[in-house]
Formats: sequence, structure tokens, C-alpha cells
Amino acid sequence: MAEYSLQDAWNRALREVEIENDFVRAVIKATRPLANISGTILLATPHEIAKKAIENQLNQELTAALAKYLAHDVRLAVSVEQPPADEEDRSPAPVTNLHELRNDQEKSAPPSSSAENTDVFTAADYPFTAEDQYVNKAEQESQIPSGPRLVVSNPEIDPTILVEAHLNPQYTFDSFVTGASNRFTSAAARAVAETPARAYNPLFIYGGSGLGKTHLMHAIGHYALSLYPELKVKYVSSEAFTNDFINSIREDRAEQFQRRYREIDILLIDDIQFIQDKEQTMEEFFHTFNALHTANKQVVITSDVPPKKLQGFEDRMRSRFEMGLLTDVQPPDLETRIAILQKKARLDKTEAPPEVLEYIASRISTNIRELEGALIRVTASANLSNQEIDLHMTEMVLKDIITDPDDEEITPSLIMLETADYFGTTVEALCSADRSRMLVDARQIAMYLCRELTDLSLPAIGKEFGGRDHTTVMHANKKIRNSMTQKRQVFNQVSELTNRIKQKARRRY
Ligand SMILES: Nc1ncnc2c1ncn2[C@@H]1O[C@H](COP(=O)(O)OP(=O)(O)OP(=O)(O)O)[C@@H](O)[C@H]1O
Repeated sequence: MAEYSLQDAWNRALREVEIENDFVRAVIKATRPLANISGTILLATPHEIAKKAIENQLNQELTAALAKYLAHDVRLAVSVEQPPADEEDRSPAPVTNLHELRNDQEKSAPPSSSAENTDVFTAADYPFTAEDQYVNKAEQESQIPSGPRLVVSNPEIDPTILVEAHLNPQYTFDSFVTGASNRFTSAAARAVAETPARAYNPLFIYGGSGLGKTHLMHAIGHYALSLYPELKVKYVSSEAFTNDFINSIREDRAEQFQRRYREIDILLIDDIQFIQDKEQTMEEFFHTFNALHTANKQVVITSDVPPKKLQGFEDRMRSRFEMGLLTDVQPPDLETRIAILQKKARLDKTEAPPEVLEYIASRISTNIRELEGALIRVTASANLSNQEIDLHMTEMVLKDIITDPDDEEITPSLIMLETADYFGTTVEALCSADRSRMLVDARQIAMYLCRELTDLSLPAIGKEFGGRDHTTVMHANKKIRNSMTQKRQVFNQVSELTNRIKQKARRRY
């Protein structure tokens, strides 16, 4: 049999399957083959129903027909296209469109500090695994998704693999909203997950705080694992990498450390700027990077600035970072902010009228973490008062939160000082090992506020609180977020403290 193009093969395969239900037939007809990657056919479909049908009832027939027309064995990987932030968001961008997308992004997003960067393309592949240095048992259990919201097919990724990879189950491409500010980067991230180490290696993502860099990294991990379950993926913050390295030296396990990191296929290393000036860690990362790159393994790096502006790094390292693709994320425009809030509300099953989402989105513009924080507070308040969310109550709840970020400087020490004062204790006690009820509550609220109101990463917040592990901060964040919706007292404490902190920050400024 003659070999057909992917599109032809797909069209012919579709003609061979019988689909009784009209709706299912229509959505399957609207499904598009995106790429054939070593026999894995990536399909983008507009509806979950089509995905299910293709993966279950039609899988055998379709793979057999496709194998016949393509003259090799195939397997299918189906993604549901995102609900559009705008019309162009409807499908995962094929790898070949990246240059166009970059041009689009440059046209529609404000110019970035990195305009001088050019992208250089290389090829490669990656592996890895690692013992868990930083996810404790309780946190692992709490991270296991009850029903993982994975982007692409193969939803049966073993949850323990996600835990080993340190992937946050919520940070997938499914839950990521694409707009002009991140379209190119999001497409590059998908391309890297679809063809690890062959598309862009390393992929270097930079941009301001709370703009989705970490989310995209995790999404790469999820998507890659859904396509290639055999790969070893690992997400690691650069603080965790540093701690891991220091511990390995202290405990005479350097060789084990190197082996673990060099077995990785896709290394996702977040906030690389934190290893600047840590000479030994930088040196070790340099070797890890080289070893992985040489072995054709994928590396994805994020930073708050482009490589050229990374202070304290040697030139040889900065030039390594520039070997692959440099790409940035910008603050989202209003439409994208609204779309992000809509998606968050949908995922959290929150009923919020459009004018409320528009109100929040129009007033918080620079940091998506703050945007989420505002929605959480409004939801919590509505829950506690058993009230529907409306514009009036939103304005009331957010009146102290929505301020001009240029007019204030909120630091962790200010948050800790105010929290200690509010609870009638001291900053030393907040940082101590004391686990009395009141101190645990105060500490967790202060950690939550640090996460919401400052740019500090989880490990950096942990450090402020007497050198605690970042998983403790993660736990506190989750705990307070939930408690706020259930306990009036916690909601009031968080609201009152935010008010005091913002006022003090303005006065200090
Ligand atoms: N485009 C987006 N769609 C949906 N959610 C988003 C998007 N961008 C960011 N978020 C959400 O905003 C929050 C902050 O994002 P994230 O932690 O990825 O930012 P970051 O750029 O890594 O920040 P930092 O540099 O401070 O670590 C997360 O909860 C993330 O899910």
C-alpha cells in the first residue's frame, strides 16, 4: 500500500470507522492530526467526548487503519483543544508555527527588556530520575491528584510518577490560558514536550513574577509524560537543587547526586537566578547541564531575567543558556486576565458573574498570583456568608487589596512583624520550632500572605521562617486557602492583616 501524508491517512482512516451518534461524528470529524512523532500520532480534538471515543471505542480501528496507510505501527495521543481566550487559541500550536507566533507576540505584546535576544535553535534528547529530597510523605499524598486534569491522552499516568517528577497536578496545559503575552512561549513549551530535546534545547523561559513560568514548566512535564510515559521527568526549583547538592556533599553522596540528575530525560529547573553567586552549585549545575545536553536530554530553565542579565553567572554558562530557545512571558492583557479568571472559576466550580471577573481583572494587572488571590477571597467571603458572588460584595472584599503596587513595598519582614503583632507574639517565635496551636496558625497565615503579596518563591519564604522546607510553605498556602472558605475567623484574620500590611507599606513608602 502506498504511504500517505498524515492528513490523508487520517481522512482515509476516518472513512473506515462507523460512528452512529451524530454529535460524536461531528466532533471526531473536527479532530485534526498535528504531528507524527516516531509513530505517536498527536491529535487535537475540540471535545472531550471525541477524545474518549478515539481512545476507547475507536482506538483499535483507527490505529489499524492509520498503520495501514502510514505503513508503520502507530499509537494515538489526543489532546482536547483549550476553550479559546480568543479564536486563535483553539489548538495547540504546531511546532512549525513558532516563528510566526513569535512575530505575533512581538507585535501584540509590549516590548520586553529582552528584545535584544535572538533565538538559536539546536537539537537534543534527555533522561532522569531522582530520590525525593524535598517532597515529604504527607505532601506527596496531598499532591496525588484525585482525578488528574491532564492535558493529553494517556490519562492513566501513574500518580506516583507525577509525585516523583515533583509535578503539581493542577499545572497543566489544560489549565493554562494562552493569550498574546504568552502565546509563543506556550507553543514552544508544547513543542518541547512533544519532541523532547529535538525542538529547542535548552528552552529558557524568563519573565516577571507570577506570570506562569512555573505553571508552563509543570505543564511540559505532564504533557511529555502523557506522551512518553517511560521518560524520567523532574521538576526542581534551583533552591531545591542547591540544597540537594549541599546535602550530598555533606553526606558524602556526591556520586549518587550526579547519577540521579544525569539519569533524567527532561530536567525542569525553576528560578535559576537563585543559584547566582553560589559558586559550587553553579559549577555542579554547569556539569549537570553539559552531561544532559551531550546525552541528548531536554533541559528547561526559567529565570526572572534573560541569560545576558543573569548576575554572577560565568559567560560560559550564560552562553549555554542561549544555545537553545530564549522566550519570555509578559503580563497578560485584560482579555487574557479575564479568561484566566474564568478558567480558575470553572476549575474551582465557582459561580462568578462576568462583571465580577471583569472588575477583578481590570484592577489587578501585573501578577496572576494576585489575580487568583483576589478571586479566592471573594469566593471565600461568598461561601462564608452563604451569599451569591456579586459586584457589590466583590468591591467590599477587595477594597483594601486592590492598591497601586507602585505605591507600596511589601516585604516578608513587614508581613511577619504585622502578623506577630496581630497574634500577640514575636517574629522570633514565628521563626522558631514551637508548634503550639496559636503559633502554627499565625505562621501559616504569614506564609500565605508572603506567597500572595510578595514575589518570593516557596523556598525563599521557607528560608525567612527559620529555614523551613518549601513543602511546609506549600502546605501552609493550601491550608489557609481552604480554611478561608470554611472558617469565618481565618477569613477575617487574613483580611484584617492584609489591610494592616497594605496600610503600613503605603505609609513606609
Ligand atoms: N496563562 C495562565 N493561565 C492560567 N493560570 C496562570 C497563567 N499564568 C499564570 N497562572 C497562574 O498564576 C499563578 C502564578 O504562576 P507561576 O507560579 O507559574 O508564576 P511564575 O512566573 O513562575 O512566578 P515566580 O517567578 O514568582 O515563581 C499560578 O497559580 C498559575 O497557575
